[in-house]
Amino acid sequence: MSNKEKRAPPALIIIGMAGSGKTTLLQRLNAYLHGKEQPPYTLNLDPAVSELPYTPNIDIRDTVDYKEVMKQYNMGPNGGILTALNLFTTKFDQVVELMEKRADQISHVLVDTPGQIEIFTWSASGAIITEAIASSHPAVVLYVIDTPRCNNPATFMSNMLYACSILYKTRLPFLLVFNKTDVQSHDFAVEWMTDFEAFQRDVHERDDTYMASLTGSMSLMLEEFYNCLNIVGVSAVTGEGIDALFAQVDKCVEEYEKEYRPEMERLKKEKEERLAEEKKRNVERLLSDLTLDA
Ligand SMILES: Nc1nc2c(ncn2[C@@H]2O[C@H](COP(=O)(O)OP(=O)(O)OP(=O)(O)O)[C@@H](O)[C@H]2O)c(=O)[nH]1
Repeated sequence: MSNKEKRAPPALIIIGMAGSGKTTLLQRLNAYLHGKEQPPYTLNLDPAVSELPYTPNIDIRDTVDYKEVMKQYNMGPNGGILTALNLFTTKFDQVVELMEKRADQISHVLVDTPGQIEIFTWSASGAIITEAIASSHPAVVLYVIDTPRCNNPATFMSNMLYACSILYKTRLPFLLVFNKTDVQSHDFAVEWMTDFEAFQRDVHERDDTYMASLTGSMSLMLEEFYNCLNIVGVSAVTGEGIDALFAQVDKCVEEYEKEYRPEMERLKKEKEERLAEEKKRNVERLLSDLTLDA
């Protein structure tokens, strides 16, 4: 087996608002890879999902019962989901070990996440999960968008702001997946992201309030963010665009190897050096205390 073949398989972390189609997309990717005889390893991190169209290799529901968490901590459903994920995260190193054990038998790792995307913008568990996966696998965030629900400029903008904060928080290669293109093509979104004036025109055509001018100015700020993105349109239901999605994933993996991995290794080395330096200082202090005592 060559070195390249021995490398850990790419991990696709599927994030998106509730109802954007994450689970349906994961099932589509799973079926596509099985069809090519390249089975993936699947993880379900959504404790509240009632039925899954696939059988995950690791399922958070086998470890934590979010309804029990709600009862014990006296929480509503949102708090219950976040706390269940926090509890599961404390064992995430074991999850990564299991993924690593199967690395040579699988083509990809597919990770389904809850629709509470604030997990990935501010919660500690989101950062721990993405960092743990990215330190052992070339990781890519697939940010899923419900295309038909985004054809309003204000909704589009708020979705992009979420995506932007997840990109800056995780720093991982990022693929915007415009889903449900069987209902509406994502061409309008590509135009809005590449032609600032077209976006301004559409904002003011539909709405002329304070919200419209706020949305307009925010889109200027997002220009740099749009430049860091890879984009693809798919339909998780019909399977349209899945080949293009995997082509984009390959590009993102290259990005990971070129940018993320060296940066991760640099930070790791810096941390090790800092710890070694601290250890050396402590030993010196101890020796000088011993000399004084003597
Ligand atoms: N037309 C169409 N419907 C889709 C597509 N993908 C998902 N859906 C539908 O969108 C709804 C939500 O899909 P899910 O896959 O459950 O979405 P999710 O993001 O996992 O939802 P949460 O678990 O609540 O976060 C379901 O009714 C799906 O059938 C698509 O490509 N086209």
